Amino acid sequence: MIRVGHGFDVHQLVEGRPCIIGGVTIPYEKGLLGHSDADVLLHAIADSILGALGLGDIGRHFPDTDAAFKDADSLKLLEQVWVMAAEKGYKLGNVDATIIAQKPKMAPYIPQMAEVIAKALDAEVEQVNVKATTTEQLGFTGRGEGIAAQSVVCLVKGMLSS
Ligand SMILES: Nc1ccn([C@@H]2O[C@H](COP(=O)(O)O)[C@@H](O)[C@H]2O)c(=O)n1
Ligand SMILES: C[C@@]1(CO)OP(=O)(O)OP(=O)(O)OC[C@H]1O
Repeated sequence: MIRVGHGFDVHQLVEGRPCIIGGVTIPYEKGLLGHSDADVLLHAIADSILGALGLGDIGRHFPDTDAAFKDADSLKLLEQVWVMAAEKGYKLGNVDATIIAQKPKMAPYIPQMAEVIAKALDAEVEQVNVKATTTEQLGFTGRGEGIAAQSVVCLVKGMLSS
């Protein structure tokens, strides 16, 4: 069995917040605003997994009205989402994700993000692809008002996962 899921998330960039993306703290003058640590990439990946499982989205499982998730570590949320996949017998086929940000430059941090994500999804780093693009200074990402991320995931069950 193969299941495919898609995730998309956006968070606003503001002063006075750490910039945590893909579980990596990136040195930058601004950070992402949210109820949790606002890790836009991990949220998109979590949503893609929930989508593949037919289990809705992270807002349904970890509501932003629940104080338990205030400043939550999104890596812990992703790990909880992965438990849901593993309990249904799925393994990761692959995940392909894109960070949409004018700044900061993501490239130096992408290998570390891939390691963090692979560990959380009980997978090899070769199964995780993270990339980044600007929007050529167009739109809210191009103006540096926020960062978006998209993810597509393939989950496999009952067959070779590689
Ligand atoms: N925040 C970003 C955005 C892009 N990159 C890398 O730069 C390459 C060129 O970006 P374009 O938007 O001009 O296509 C892109 O392929 C990424 O490798 C980045 O590291 N951080
Ligand atoms: C992660 C949660 C929960 O803390 O909050 P935020 O950090 O605001 O993130 P978002 O992607 O807007 O929605 C999911 C929320 O339920």
